[in-house]
Amino acid sequence: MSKPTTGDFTKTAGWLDWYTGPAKPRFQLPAGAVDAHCHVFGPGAEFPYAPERKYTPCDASKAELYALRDHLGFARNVVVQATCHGADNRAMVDACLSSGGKARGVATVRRSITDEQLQELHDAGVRGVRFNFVKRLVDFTPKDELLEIAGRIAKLGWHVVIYFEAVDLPELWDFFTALPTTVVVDHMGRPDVSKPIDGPEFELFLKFMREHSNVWSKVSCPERLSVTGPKALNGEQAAYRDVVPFARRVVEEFPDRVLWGTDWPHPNLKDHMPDDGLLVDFIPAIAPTPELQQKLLVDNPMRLYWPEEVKGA
Ligand SMILES: O=C(O)c1cc(C(=O)O)oc(=O)c1
Repeated sequence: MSKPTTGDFTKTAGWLDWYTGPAKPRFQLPAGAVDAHCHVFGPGAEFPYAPERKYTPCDASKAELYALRDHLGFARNVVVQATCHGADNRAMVDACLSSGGKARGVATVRRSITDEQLQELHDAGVRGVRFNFVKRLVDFTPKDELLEIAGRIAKLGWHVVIYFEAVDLPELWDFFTALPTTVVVDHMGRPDVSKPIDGPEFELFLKFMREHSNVWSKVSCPERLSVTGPKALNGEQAAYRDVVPFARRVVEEFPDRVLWGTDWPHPNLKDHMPDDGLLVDFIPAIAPTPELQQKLLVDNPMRLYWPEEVKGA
């Protein structure tokens, strides 16, 4: 049955609803694991979608997100502001505030935000802002506005999350390398995994991380990047094989600067909606040892989002 979009909204045509009844993962997550990239959508009747949005999703509430967290075996979440909510962070903030300290957030803000409002976001658990350069998702924001925001949030100890397509990295390089904070790249900068792993495009991304020790990467979203599959459906235990070498390379070369997240409820998927339990089973293919899994799923996200709980951080 199709999932609802409440309020005065109509779901975008072709939109796939998130997967109901995910498998229990076979991979046992380490204690304290963090789902470091996920979203809430609305519900639209309570938290309206933004007028400037490029898509209208089905609702995906905080209660549904936290039920998934418990089902999969995660301890905590990082709730990233989704573009369908623009710079209205209320749904994400509400999710953080209702989590009993088990969720932190990444916001979208405009230059007009006041210092008091930034402090309120901080008090709610926000620890980063997201700058989005994926043209199908957002309108252009001038770089001077983004640099000004980055300078302000740096004082709060926050970081910047960047989302872009691999082909745009050369053009964005100077801007990214001028950012004064930790910089977290969403989904490995969206490599084209049908190109060679040692080709110029992915090499540039690795160089970006090698030459800039403040740059981290989420090794998430194989379901978006995969060309050949197989899809994480119907019990598939070897999903998205074409993405594995790319993600594994990043995890093995930069074990202290990688994060992983489900990306639930998976905005904008038109081909298939993955079973989130099987997505968790993808993790050992890219982080094959218990040491790498502990860093990817616990130590790194804790250092970035809950530093006050990490001894010596
Ligand atoms: O905020 C979003 O709308 C969004 C979209 C996508 C995507 O369409 O690739 O991925 C994300 O991680 C988040």
